[in-house]
Amino acid sequence: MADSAAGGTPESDGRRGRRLLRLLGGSLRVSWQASRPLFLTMLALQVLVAGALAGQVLVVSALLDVLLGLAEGSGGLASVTGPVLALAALTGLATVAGGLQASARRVLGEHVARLMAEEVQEVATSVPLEHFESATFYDRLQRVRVNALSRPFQVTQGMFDLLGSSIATVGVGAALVALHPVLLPLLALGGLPLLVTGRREGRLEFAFRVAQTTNERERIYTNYVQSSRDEAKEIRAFQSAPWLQARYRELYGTYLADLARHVRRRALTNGVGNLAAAVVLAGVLLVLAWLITRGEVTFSEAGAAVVAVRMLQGQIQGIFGGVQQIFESGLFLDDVHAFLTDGRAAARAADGSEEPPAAFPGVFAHGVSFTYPGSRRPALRDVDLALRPGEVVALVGANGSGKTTLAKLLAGLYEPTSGTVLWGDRPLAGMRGAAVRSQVAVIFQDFVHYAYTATWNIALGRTDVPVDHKRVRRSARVSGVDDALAGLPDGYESRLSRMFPGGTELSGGQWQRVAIARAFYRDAALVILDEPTAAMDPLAEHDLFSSLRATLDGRTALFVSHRFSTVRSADRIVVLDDGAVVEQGSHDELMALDGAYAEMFTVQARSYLDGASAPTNGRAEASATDRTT
Ligand SMILES: Nc1ncnc2c1ncn2[C@@H]1O[C@H](COP(=O)(O)OP(=O)(O)OP(=O)(O)O)[C@@H](O)[C@H]1O
Repeated sequence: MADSAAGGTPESDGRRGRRLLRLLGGSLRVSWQASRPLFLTMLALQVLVAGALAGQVLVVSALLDVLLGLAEGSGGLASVTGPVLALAALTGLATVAGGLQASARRVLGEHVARLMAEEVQEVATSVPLEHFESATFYDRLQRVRVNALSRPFQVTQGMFDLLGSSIATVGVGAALVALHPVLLPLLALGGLPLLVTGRREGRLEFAFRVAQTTNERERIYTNYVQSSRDEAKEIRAFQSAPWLQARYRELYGTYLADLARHVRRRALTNGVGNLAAAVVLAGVLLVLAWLITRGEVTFSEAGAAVVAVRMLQGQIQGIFGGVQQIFESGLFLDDVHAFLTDGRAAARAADGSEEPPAAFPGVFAHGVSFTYPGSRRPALRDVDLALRPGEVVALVGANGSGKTTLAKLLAGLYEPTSGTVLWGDRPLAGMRGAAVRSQVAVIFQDFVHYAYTATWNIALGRTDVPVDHKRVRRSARVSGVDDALAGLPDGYESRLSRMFPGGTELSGGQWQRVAIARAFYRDAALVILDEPTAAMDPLAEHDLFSSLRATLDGRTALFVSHRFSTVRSADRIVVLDDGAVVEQGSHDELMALDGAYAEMFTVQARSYLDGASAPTNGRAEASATDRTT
């Protein structure tokens, strides 16, 4: 993704202006889409408040006139009633409308936040997986996650403030011009310094946030690690809390030092702007006094002018405040906009348009190499592999030899750096990703433990059709977890996380069976299981694999395992070493070859045999030995 939005590439004023206009339009559109009635209510109330403020000046002027008349002995108390009631009504109107507007703002703000959160989620869940290999992407995602929720509405709010203040300014300004024409232009001058300093403040804020994103993410992570359930036991066991706390303090310390510098610079800029505005205000009041001494305005007019000047000062600051808010939020919105458009473009570019055949045609790797982004060493080198319909293939090899990476490529989750993955006889890259993926069920070693109910932990395997409870149970039965789930306090409706009230927790092996059930529930033609049984006890693993073929019911399967008792039952075993296929064939063929596979198999089998006489865990080991030899 382009980094320009994060870095602030030099740009001409014209382009910046056009971009700002586009962003303003975009933010208004989002607020409008989020809730039309609330948008219109806010707009109407804003106009009402502004009108009431402008009306107040005129009424004050009339009231002062009447009061002066009273002081000079003309008119009775009744003449004051009208303007006083009008002033009270206008003040009440402005206050009530202002209060209602604040409530409407709050609710509309949440509607906008929801809409934007959904857009960010849509992009974050559809960008090619490579993005998650890049720290720049995480930085951007973090900024966008925070800013997408609030900034679009802040821009709308800024525009509303601007509109309201402009209406009030025109109204009050007209009253002021009527009092004396020179007062308004003088007062407007006071806003100029605020405009300049406001822009600078916006830029300072954006640059500060961009510079702090990585620190912020590590702080969030360090905080999360210390307060989340999975890490809690290890932190206690390893007594790593002091180090984590020191790391957090160090990160926060750096942030606070930077923040202090930033706040000083911002306050200085802001102070200069406001000082200049105050000087202009003082100048206007002096001019007013001078006009009174010259007899150009009457005392009651001067009184109304003082009120108008005070109100106008507030409104003009409102205008420039609105402009500043728009400008500052505009920079963040630009970042959000670029994230969304770049993300969508990347998702589109990575997706093909061809429909895959309805029946799974087999998947074939030809000369496939793959290097993770930012990595110098290839994870796969010139791999050829065929996975024909109905075959059960096992991938074996040492840690880091490339098994998971190959599984990801065959599932269409990554594209090869060079070489081709064919779906049948056509390149996988040209096909519609969603259509291909609907033919694949894949469970990785680090599968997700969803903090939802047992039913949903399985039914998330296929969400494009309504949940089928019978199939959920059937899948759980096949993976051997049905009894455990049915026996939970709320059966299949028990939430599998203690994070939420009434939640419960499963063992590692039970979780793994739930994940396998999710893969079976998907009912896909190609099933990829990456170390599916590592946490299962040997008997459970034996049961699963002895019935795997019946369960697969003619489906194609690729599984990764370090347990050779499991591997030997595959039609074909593919041995990877340092990213390359070094051997492949059936168990008997590979044993006869007496190469890498035979060595790994024999070492594992011997270690089981050597340990068989040990008194601990005898049953499991003896059982494993039975099956590996
Ligand atoms: N996201 C990643 N970014 C960079 N390098 C990676 C990434 N994931 C894996 N690697 C590297 O790619 C190589 C192959 O990793 P892979 O996970 O495919 O191995 P594996 O055979 O599945 O290992 P294991 O048996 O430990 O699960 C390793 O050298 C690993 O360090």
